[in-house]
Amino acid sequence: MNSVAISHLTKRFTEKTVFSDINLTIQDGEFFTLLGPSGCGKSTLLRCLAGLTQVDNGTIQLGEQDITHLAPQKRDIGMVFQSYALFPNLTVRENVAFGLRIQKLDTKQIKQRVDDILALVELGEFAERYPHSLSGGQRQRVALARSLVVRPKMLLLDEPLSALDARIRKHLRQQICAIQRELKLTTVFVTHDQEEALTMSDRIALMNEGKIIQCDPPEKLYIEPSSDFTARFMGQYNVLDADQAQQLFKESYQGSLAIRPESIYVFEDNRQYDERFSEKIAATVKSHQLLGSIIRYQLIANNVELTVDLLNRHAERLFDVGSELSILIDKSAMRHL
Ligand SMILES: Nc1ncnc2c1ncn2[C@@H]1O[C@H](COP(=O)(O)OP(=O)(O)OP(=O)(O)O)[C@@H](O)[C@H]1O
Repeated sequence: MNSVAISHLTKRFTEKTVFSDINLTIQDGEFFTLLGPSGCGKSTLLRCLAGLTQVDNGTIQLGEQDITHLAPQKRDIGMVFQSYALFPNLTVRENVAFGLRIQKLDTKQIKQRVDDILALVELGEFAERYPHSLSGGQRQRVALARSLVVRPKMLLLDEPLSALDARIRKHLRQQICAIQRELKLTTVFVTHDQEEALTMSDRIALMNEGKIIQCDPPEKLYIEPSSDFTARFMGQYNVLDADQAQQLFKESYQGSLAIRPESIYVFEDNRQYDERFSEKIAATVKSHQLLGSIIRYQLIANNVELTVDLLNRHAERLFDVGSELSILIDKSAMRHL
């Protein structure tokens, strides 16, 4: 079983402590994501798992083995970085076969394993090409094939999609997930992109300034943020302090309130709505932004600025700046922080 146990992990660079006392357990076969803003320490944590950075304190266990001080090549780990790091003078086949040659497998076995893995990443027909003649997405799939062909116990992915354009990125995202699930491979993925984390992961550890702020499955992290930081990072949550909440709802509140932009509704009629909704509140459109399938509005309601997402169902139904609207807020979807 290739589960990972990280205990009391600490890393310092001369003066700076990147993180201290990190504790995490990653399940066998889990797609686990380290998510957080630039500089929060996620790549350093991944590099510690890979053995590319030495830890100052704590332990890392992979399955039954303590790998804390093991050399990278002895860890049975595959790694894919943002830059493809392929050998330019070797073909796709030779690049992928590289790790197997080091393991001194016989030629027939190497050919079979390389063919199988190239088929898995849908690159069979590119086997004899050189990296310079491939697109970014194809090169990244070669890098993935190269790390998978040695059958690692754990796969580490450090922002492997960030250098690719949006369309390829989405496709490769699905492909990586499908392969990871098929191989049931314990995977740790680093990204600063919330959407990427939400769509790909079994569980996400949200990090900030070297700390794990919340570690949960995507739905829970999104719907039940446990702090201001999670609410702000995981979507366009409206985070109101107690004064703002009181001003908006005209009732007293304690602590902060997080309201998702899609749980605010705009109404133009006089129907009665059930009691999970707030009273109707008058609001004015401050600005709007077209984001494809949704339109994101900034509204002012009782002097409080709110972000509201509406489905872009009817092209003609765009509320102009200055429009007067009524909004209802789904109180059952609000989070008290
Ligand atoms: N080799 C190093 N020497 C000194 N400081 C380092 C080194 N590597 C990383 N750091 C510092 O450690 C902190 C965390 O860096 P890290 O690369 O882990 O962050 P990150 O969350 O992966 O950010 P990004 O998404 O920008 O890569 C940063 O402040 C960085 O400057």
